Amino acid sequence: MVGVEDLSYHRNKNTLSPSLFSLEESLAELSSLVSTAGLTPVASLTQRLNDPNPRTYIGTGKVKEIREACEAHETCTVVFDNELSPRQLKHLENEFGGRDLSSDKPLIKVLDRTALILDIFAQRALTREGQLQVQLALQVYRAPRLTKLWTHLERQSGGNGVGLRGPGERQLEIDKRLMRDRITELKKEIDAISSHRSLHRKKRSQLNLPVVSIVGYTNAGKSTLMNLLSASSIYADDLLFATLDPTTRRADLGHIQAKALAAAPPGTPPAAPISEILLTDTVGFIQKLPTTLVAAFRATLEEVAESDVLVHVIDVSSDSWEKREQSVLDTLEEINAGGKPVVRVLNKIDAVPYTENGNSGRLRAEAMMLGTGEDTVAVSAKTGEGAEDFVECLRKALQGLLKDIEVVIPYSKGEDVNAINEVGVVDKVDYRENGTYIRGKVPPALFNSLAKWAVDESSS
Ligand SMILES: Nc1nc2c(ncn2[C@@H]2O[C@H](COP(=O)(O)OP(=O)(O)OP(=O)(O)O)[C@@H](O)[C@H]2O)c(=O)[nH]1
Repeated sequence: MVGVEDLSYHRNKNTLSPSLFSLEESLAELSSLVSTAGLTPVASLTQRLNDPNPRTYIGTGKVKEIREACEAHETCTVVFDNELSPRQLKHLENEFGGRDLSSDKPLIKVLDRTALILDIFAQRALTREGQLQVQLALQVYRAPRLTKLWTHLERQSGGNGVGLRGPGERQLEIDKRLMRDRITELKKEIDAISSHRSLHRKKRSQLNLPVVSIVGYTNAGKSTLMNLLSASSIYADDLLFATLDPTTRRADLGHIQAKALAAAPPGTPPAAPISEILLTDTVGFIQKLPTTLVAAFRATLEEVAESDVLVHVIDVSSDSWEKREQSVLDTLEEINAGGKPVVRVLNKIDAVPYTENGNSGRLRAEAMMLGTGEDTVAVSAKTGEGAEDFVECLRKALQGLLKDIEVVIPYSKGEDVNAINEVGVVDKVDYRENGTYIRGKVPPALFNSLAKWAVDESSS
């Protein structure tokens, strides 16, 4: 594995923005990505550069060092934590191991971070939508590479003047067209699934239940929290991107409140009941994912953008938790979900190391919460510790969404009265000649459908 800190970031507007993460943090994460992809990391090398070499990205001394490390470890793959141009990839492969004469395949394969993540995505996508999104991301990643590679070959094959166009140029045109067609086709298929999904969401909205999406950095514990809350079993593993496809469950968090009440000292008043919710688990975010690739997951991320409340799961047992949190917030902004109410969940408090003065993870997590708002809770999704605090915090966030209503509902529309009783809060009821008068609060979706029964008696 090779990590390079490109100190020319601030001068070069075409590269990605400088990482929030240190070189070492980013390399540690690359190591997890490498393992997740099914490879075994054997060595890691770093370099801080002022001017990346346009040919090999790294300096010639480092190229030699890596070649020697490959020989020593008998390794066949070198993974860069940075994005490399197609030209750099090719030169590096030639420098490290050369090519097999019969197949022209490199003897040592060079991958960059994006290609590695896409490979993991390809292994993990289970649903048709997930697979299509990965294929689109792959095509988007390959498109500029194809053009650059062919342009290079074209130059080699003798210029591009009239009458001098070689087979390479024609092939490039054909390949570019095929790729464009494939991208259009994939986008169409994704759009079709996406409109199916939005129909599904419309149907779901008739349930009048608040929609809560669990977001967070990859491996933060989103699926584990989802399992705890919905008492269901979703694939959760110590792998990055274990979840690629959004899963939505109807969840009644009353079971957690009931458990807390049973364990509380006798006489403890029961907590205000939380309504049922629709809970969605989503793909994990990760730093340095190019915007074009994030865009390929638009259909999945629409779920996030259209939810009422976000639950942001943060793995506080990681030293880089604050940077990861920031990286997720940046991605949320990018997908237009930045303004949503958020419940911050400081997760894995059971795994937070003891501090020098012997404080437990819980105490340290509490220290982390100092100065944070009411929207933050410390939990262990694995052991269930703090689950009831989380439910209370979420209940408050959902309460904040409720809208005041004052309606008179005709007696023939009893279902609307039932809906208010199920998901809203009733402050006053009166049975009148023309229907049921109710003053109270309801979730936004129900508010809209009750608008036709609205009355205003507040001033009278
Ligand atoms: N110690 C500890 N481990 C946890 C906790 N929550 C989750 N884990 C572990 O962390 C790993 C990742 O958990 P997941 O729930 O798959 O994480 P995720 O955020 O859904 O992961 P992605 O699908 O990669 O985005 C698993 O090995 C879990 O068992 C926790 O509270 N404490």
